[in-house]
Amino acid sequence: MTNKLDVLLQKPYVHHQLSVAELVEKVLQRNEGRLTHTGAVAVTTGKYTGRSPKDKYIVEEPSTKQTIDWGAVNQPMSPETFDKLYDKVLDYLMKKDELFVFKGFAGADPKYRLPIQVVNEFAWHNLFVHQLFIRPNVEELAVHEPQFTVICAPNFKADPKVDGTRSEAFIIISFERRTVLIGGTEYAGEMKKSIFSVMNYLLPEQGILPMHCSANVGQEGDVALFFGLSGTGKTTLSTDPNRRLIGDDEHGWSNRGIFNIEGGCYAKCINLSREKEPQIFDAIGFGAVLENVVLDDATRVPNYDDGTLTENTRAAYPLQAIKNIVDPSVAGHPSTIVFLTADAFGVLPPISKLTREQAMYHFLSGYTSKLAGTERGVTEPEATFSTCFGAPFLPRPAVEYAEMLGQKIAEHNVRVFLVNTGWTGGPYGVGSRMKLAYTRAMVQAAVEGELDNVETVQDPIFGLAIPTHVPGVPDDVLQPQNTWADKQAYEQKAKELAQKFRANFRKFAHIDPTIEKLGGPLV
Ligand SMILES: Nc1ncnc2c1ncn2[C@@H]1O[C@H](COP(=O)(O)OP(=O)(O)OP(=O)(O)O)[C@@H](O)[C@H]1O
Ligand SMILES: O=C([O-])CC(=O)C(=O)O
Ligand SMILES: [Mn+2]
Repeated sequence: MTNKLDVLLQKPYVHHQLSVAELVEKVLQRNEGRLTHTGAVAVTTGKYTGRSPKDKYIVEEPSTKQTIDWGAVNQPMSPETFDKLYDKVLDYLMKKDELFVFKGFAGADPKYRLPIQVVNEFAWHNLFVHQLFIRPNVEELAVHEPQFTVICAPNFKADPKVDGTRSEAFIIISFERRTVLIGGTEYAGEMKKSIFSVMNYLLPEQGILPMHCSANVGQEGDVALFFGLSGTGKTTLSTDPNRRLIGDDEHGWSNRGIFNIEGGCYAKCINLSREKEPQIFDAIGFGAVLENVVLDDATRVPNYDDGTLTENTRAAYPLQAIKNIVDPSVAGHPSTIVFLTADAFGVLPPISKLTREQAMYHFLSGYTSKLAGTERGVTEPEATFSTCFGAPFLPRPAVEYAEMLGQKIAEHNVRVFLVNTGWTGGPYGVGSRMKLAYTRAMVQAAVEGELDNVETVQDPIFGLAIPTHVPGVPDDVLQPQNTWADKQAYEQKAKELAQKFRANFRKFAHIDPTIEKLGGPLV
């Protein structure tokens, strides 16, 4: 198998390690995309404008049989099925007249980084991985030996009848063959998130906790982590003019501190404005990749308000496109952890302080709403429990990650907050999304320790400690029941959500019961 890949990679039509400028030229020559007025590359991805979790598989091999949490997220595929499809994809790529290979790393801490290579059919995909993964310097490249290979052939469509897939699209990880095989979908997020899944499997073996979170650091060296499922604000809130950005989506936490897994950011850009998110807006310059953003034909100015192709429009840019970053993206142990949830019920407080048990409870629960677009088929907010705020990317049982987090929170005495970036004043359709300016003010107060010793009131349903006052936020906004016109409707919705929490938590019946008793809803 390796042989066939070696043969492929030695073909004269394979471009190795092209620069950003060369890749931009290739994208334009090959008519894969268009230049925007700032020199970003704008592409469309056809039918697949978000991840396709139902088409994701892990190969069931002797070493993974007992360690993977098999089920709807981690669907098994037999090694025979994988090998056949792998052969077909390689034969397909042998017939192309151009391919693009990027070598780099996942993991900014040199001690724990994974050397990877990505083989792309599309130049723009290769530009994407160049911007998103960690780029090697000349010396690192000279001795680079890939330990994992991603092969991405979007124009290869699987035939479910013969290939053992569910559809034409597939994202398959084989840990023994050290390969990720992607086909049928053009959405670039699959490449970054499949390597994240790989890291979520490999890092715990080295005692490192992988996390679906963003991270930044303040002037005093104080590190904050922001966990949250797609669209809850990891990228938006970690990009802060007063704090240096470490990373926007994926990190590891070792006994040396935290490190970014990636070398770039992948920001949602629906309704992006310079006024509300200036650093992200300005990061979309030469060589950035815009997915499914509509451009003005003549001026080539992106219209970020246009969601006609998808709500999940995306911008990919290297960390270095943000002015205040930590480079390389490693930092010490966090002092603050924020769990971001986009509550479409509009009943969770906009900010609350969590006890140890509440932190464990909410981490395992991972309550949020799936926002439109990031996953196929989701068109309006949908309540979901995504354990560890990252269920789609976790190959191992959730409890393994949660226990590691619990130990680290205790060891480093981390303060933990739950922040609702979703609805207020009523549920989705009635209320409105929390004002970004308020969320920013609350997050600022939290990470700066200003909420450590403030007066709080207990949320009547969820038992969470809600600060009565946060600088820059009207007091009324802080108490959810005060934002609803109909108090009875509020109570009914809140109880409905509490009931969902309890039903969801049944699957954790085997863990320490005090977590639910002391950390769960009161009623
Ligand atoms: N109160 C709020 N807090 C945070 N984000 C908000 C708020 N109100 C609206 N938004 C919008 O929600 C979106 C948050 O998206 P963001 O890219 O930060 O999510 P993410 O957690 O990084 O998701 P992903 O994991 O998919 O990258 C942005 O478009 C942001 O402008
Ligand atoms: O993976 C994606 O498509 C975007 C993302 O960051 C997430 O969903 O968490
Ligand atoms: Mn993000």
